Amino acid sequence: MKHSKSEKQIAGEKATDYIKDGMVVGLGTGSTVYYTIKRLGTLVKKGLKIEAVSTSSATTKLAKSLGIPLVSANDVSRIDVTIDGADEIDPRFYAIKGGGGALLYEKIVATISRKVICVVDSTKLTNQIGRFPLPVEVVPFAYKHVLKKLAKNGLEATLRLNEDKKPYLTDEKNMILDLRLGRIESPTELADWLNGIPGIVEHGLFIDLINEVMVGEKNLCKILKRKQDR
Ligand SMILES: O=C(CO)[C@H](O)[C@H](O)COP(=O)(O)O
Repeated sequence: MKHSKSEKQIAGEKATDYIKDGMVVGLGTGSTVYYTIKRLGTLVKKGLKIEAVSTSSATTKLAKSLGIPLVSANDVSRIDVTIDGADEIDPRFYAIKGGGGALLYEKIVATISRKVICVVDSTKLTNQIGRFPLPVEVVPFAYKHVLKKLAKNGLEATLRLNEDKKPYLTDEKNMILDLRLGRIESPTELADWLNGIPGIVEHGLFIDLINEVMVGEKNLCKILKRKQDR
């Protein structure tokens, strides 16, 4: 029996249409971009010549297993296009990322990319971000003080734990606090405020970083574009 593809698979695979010979490609993290990476592996086997920059140990493992050539971010002067998922995204392409814990590398890679394509299923689209808890990466040295500072400002946060109920550690060995906000009135203001708190390494608010969104909707892929690429 033939199974129909999921929305994630439809969007994830479609994004590989952008990848051409000679490109440096940023590879995001998660279950949607998984399909992008799988398809890229097939294309590389068929002769596509690319180099990829990975955003997490999980993506590195997958890309390596498929024979996709990897380079480190420091060894490239630019990334032509990055494909990554999102936890929520609004009509301005403001997004929450980091559900998979890779927000720091994802934001660095997005920032040095000429174009960022976000691949999502239709459940990720929202008019106002904030329903998904906002991941904030903190240095272990200061996490209790960051929690206190957030609480003092009325922001409820929880320390992310792994399956063993120990603090979840990112690839940089930092911790993650998940902020329950409900809705974010001003994502830019919140981003600036979080950036100013010592101990916070990065947060999952992606503002003015995403150029295009590919949305799997039923069995089709809808493409939403922002006016200008960087
Ligand atoms: O930001 C991320 C990982 O840090 C992911 O892109 C985000 O969590 C979406 O993942 P998925 O495609 O599995 O729904």
